[in-house]
Amino acid sequence: MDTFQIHVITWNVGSAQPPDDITSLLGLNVGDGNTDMYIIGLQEVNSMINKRLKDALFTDQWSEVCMERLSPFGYVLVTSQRMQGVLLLVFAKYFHLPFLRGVQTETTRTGLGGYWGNKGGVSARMSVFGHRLCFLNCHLPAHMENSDQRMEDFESILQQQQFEGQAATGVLDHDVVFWFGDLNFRINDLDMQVVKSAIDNNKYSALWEKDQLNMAKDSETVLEGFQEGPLKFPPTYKFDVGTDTYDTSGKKRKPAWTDRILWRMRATAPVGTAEKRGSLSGLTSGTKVTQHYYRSHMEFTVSDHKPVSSIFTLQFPYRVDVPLVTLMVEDEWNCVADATAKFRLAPNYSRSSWDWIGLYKVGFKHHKDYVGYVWAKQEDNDFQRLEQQVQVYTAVKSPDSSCLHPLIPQRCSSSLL
Ligand SMILES: O=P(O)(O)O[C@@H]1[C@H](O)[C@H](O)[C@@H](OP(=O)(O)O)[C@H](OP(=O)(O)O)[C@H]1O
Repeated sequence: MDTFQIHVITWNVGSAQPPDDITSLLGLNVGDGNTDMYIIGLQEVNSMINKRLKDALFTDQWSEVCMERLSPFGYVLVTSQRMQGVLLLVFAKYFHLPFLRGVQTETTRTGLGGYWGNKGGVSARMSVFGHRLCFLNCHLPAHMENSDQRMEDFESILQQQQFEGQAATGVLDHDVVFWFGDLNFRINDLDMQVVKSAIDNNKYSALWEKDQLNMAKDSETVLEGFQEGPLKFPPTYKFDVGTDTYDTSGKKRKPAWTDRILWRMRATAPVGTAEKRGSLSGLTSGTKVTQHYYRSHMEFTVSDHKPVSSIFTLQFPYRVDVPLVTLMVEDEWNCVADATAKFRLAPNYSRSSWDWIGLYKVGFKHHKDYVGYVWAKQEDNDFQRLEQQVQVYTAVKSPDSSCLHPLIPQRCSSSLL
């Protein structure tokens, strides 16, 4: 079995600007460097109209700060999706890029009866070494009395999010789904003093059975198969901004575990229906999921919510690890004429006129961060050839070849091959 480590973070950032240092949130200070992928789901990213215009032109501050911190460690933004304040960022180690395929994103608005994106869900799906993963970041409706509405909205997000292709059309068709966000579930019945005293005495188990999401698991079929680690951290909502003190405002919100990370594995195939390797119709890929941490981060005080993170290991029973395109770059490039690369295509690779090859600096942040590119055009007489040579240097003006990254072949703007 081969392992793949995923670090999931959810945080309702309450329209705040990012703090100066998010190192501890990303675990970069204590990490073993084994994280393969970061999945960062934010809610209430500032979406005031003037901010949105600026963000559309550049990138938002949260994406920027995550890229700044992660790119020196070799992580590249694979995809991102934003719906008003709901933002999903997917980072992976750059050397995994050739094996992340079929990247697609979806958004679903559920605010104002489905017309407004202040609430809803954004997701990203892809196959990772041949295994289908989906990441769904939701911001569900607020307030104690809206538990049923939260479940309805979750179901409607699942129904509406449909991806293209045969591999996995709905969120729950994926081998592993990670569902996280400000799910906004509250603690029923118990009054404020009881909840606060349980928190002060580290007696969280007394609160678990009154947690609305835990309660819903018994009755809601849509939650079947979803798993969650024990809530051994204090409720992450609602704090006075700038403090670790639960809400002292006039609203007097009862503390709650609004911010959650769950996962679901697709039902395993019945005995005797062993899946063919790489088959699209197989019932499961046999991937195993182990959760290592499920924790909050009390040190962050910019929002009225605390961030929550979890680290998972996925054990893949096999890896589809043959690249569709192999690039061969010989020697150093000392002049423009040297700047060529050969590429070889897998026999099953079907070419597109949108294929291009980019040149990146070491430490690049995302696929648009190239310093030059060429179209990987297919000439008529190339039809039978599996190996071709391209001049890749044409768009680069003042190269510093010591910091140029191996090339990454691209298709359109969304798949890295
Ligand atoms: O996305 P929107 O529409 O801004 O939704 C608001 C958001 O969920 C806030 O977290 C919530 O404040 P609390 O966390 O304090 O409950 C507020 O409730 P409010 O209307 O009671 O202020 C909601 O209206």
